[in-house]
Amino acid sequence: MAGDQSVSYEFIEYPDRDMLAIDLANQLATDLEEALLHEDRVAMAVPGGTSPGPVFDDLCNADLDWTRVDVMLSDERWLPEEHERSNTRLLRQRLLVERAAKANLLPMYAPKPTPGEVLPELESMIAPELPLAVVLLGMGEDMHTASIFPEADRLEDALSPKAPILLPMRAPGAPEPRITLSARVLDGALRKHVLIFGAGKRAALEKAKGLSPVEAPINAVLNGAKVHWAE
Ligand SMILES: O=C(O)[C@H](O)[C@@H](O)[C@H](O)[C@H](O)COP(=O)(O)O
Repeated sequence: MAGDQSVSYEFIEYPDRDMLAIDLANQLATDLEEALLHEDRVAMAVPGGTSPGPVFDDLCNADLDWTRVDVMLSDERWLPEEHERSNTRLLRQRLLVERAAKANLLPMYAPKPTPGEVLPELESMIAPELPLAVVLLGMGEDMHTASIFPEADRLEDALSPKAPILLPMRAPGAPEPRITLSARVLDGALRKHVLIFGAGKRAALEKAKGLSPVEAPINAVLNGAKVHWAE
């Protein structure tokens, strides 16, 4: 285990990205199977961005009862689904296919100019799913996770123990408006995984040790997590 007194996590290093993707997909499938033994329906949140595609390519073939799985994003870029930066688009193309096509997608986007007006509706679909059975998160070299960025406009709200389920978010590091699950929802997941690739992100994770969640938002969700890393 690594981390300072308040944040303790397991760091798993893989020989390469392919091995990581296969092994992490297996672990997520096992997590879901285990959760399905105890619940009628289980919810999993996953990130967008560039890292998780290969994990989705393996996970989508997992032999489990996907009809009882609700899938949602950890965060979304407020862009139409057709946009190449849409995380929903990534999910539909890489995760919600093959066997996983039977899973239910809980939307994190609606075609409105800003997230504010549809937030209550999106939240009302997520609320009955909490706590999340499984969460997979990404991280940026600036130590953001989901769309909880250092210097984001709603950073303190997103990190608050009383945070709402979802927050609209704008940040210098994010080219478009975002919507994100709050840290308390992500951190409250029963099984937590973080996926990071490359020396820069490994160094960023090291740098996060001892920093506050305001400086390093990843620290708000790391406790008890498994961090999966490959060069
Ligand atoms: O929509 C997003 O951008 C995310 O969900 C975000 O939190 C992502 O996980 C990290 O920025 C890492 O992104 P990469 O995997 O592209 O490096």
